[in-house]
Amino acid sequence: MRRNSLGGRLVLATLAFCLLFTVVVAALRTWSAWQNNVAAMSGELQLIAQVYQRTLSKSIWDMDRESLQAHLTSAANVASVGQVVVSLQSSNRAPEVFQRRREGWRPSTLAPVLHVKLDYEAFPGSREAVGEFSLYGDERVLWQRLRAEMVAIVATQVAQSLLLASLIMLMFSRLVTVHVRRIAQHLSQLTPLNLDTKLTLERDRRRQDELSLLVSGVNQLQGNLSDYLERQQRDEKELIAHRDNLAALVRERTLELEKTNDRLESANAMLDGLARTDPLTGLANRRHFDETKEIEFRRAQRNGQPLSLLVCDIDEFKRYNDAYGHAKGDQCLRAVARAIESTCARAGELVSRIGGEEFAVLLPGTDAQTGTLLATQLLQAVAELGIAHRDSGTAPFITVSIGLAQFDAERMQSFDALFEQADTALYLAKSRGRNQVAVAEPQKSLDDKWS
Ligand SMILES: Nc1nc2c(ncn2[C@@H]2O[C@H](COP(=O)(O)OP(=O)(O)OP(=O)(O)O)[C@@H](O)[C@H]2O)c(=O)[nH]1
Repeated sequence: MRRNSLGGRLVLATLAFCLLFTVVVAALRTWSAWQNNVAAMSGELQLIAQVYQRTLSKSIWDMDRESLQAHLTSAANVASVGQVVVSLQSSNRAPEVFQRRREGWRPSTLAPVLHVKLDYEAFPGSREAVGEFSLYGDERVLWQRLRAEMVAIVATQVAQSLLLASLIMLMFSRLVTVHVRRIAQHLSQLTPLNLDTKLTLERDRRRQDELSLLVSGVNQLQGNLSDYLERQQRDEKELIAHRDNLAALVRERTLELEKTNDRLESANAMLDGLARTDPLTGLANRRHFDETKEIEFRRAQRNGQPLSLLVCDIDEFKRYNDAYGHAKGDQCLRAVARAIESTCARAGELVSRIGGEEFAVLLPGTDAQTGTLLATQLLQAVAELGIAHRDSGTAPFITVSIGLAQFDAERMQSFDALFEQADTALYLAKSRGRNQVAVAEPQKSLDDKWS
């Protein structure tokens, strides 16, 4: 028997109850047996008294002491008798007492005592009291009889209890335990894949009790779980389909967004380029020049590298416009721009149109000497364009004047100072007759600083 089995606990509880019941019943039956024994002993004493009453009375009447003694001894030998006493009736002296007692007998309050008057009828109609006959029951006999009965009582009660416990155990095991184990085994083997396997018990299907309720409850639960899982799987499939659709939609939208972004970026780049380009010549415009000049100026300040600036202006351009018209003037501007661009084409060099017929060339990493060389080549390149200018007082073709200044870290704290020097040099080139380069020398005073 397993200690933790329900059947075992039930049997233990039954046994405990039966033990208690046995004790109570045995006590009641013992008390009852005692009462019966006492009554039986009283009956026996009465029977003995009836048997000896007449013979004793006669022995007393006849004064036959031997016979009296013999009868007393005989009565005292009866099993249930502990002591017999005969007291002789006497009117003028104390009554004479004869007694016989069984060995080891002691007076008892539990054993019955019987007192019987002895009288003798010597002749019909003359009944005379001759004494009293007392019979004392033997308590030991009562206990002896009770012991024998108690063994039987306890034995039958214990046997009854054991039988009852065994029966309960057997019934419980056959009716409950075996099915509970089957239910436990069924539940432990359940998985989402075998939820359709119904629970059945090996017993009469018509039986309707708590176990059948439990079985239908388990099967109902399995059915609900199965439905729930089916629903969940269906939902998951739908979810996956939605997710795939969503992913495709997101990819599609992302692609569209990327394309739109690309278009926007190119449009921005184009706009940016347009915003920083002079529409007439395609050169960098004033805005682009202003952005770049600060960057290059700070870089020259930081690195201590040379930075030169050329400011070019077409000579007598007003007269050109007047002579050839504005459209021709535009063409001339474009041609001069190409010439400057092709002369100053090194990486980092920035050619920009900063005014009507005025151009600026930023020459990072170029000192005044190399700048002068470049400016001279530029003069040459414009002259070689050979754009006729019949009204020019400088030459019969288009020429430019160039002012050059080099960045001086000690004296120039802003680009404006460099520009001012280049512009002043340009003014000098113009005043010296145009079509030439003037280089600013910032160390010298304003009067003698131009070469
Ligand atoms: N065709 C054309 N002409 C322009 C443009 N921008 C400015 N101009 C002209 O350029 C001329 C500049 O004249 P001035 O500033 O007097 O200078 P200049 O006549 O070149 O005289 P110097 O500079 O002293 O040699 C003006 O007549 C402007 O109208 C342009 O985009 N296209």
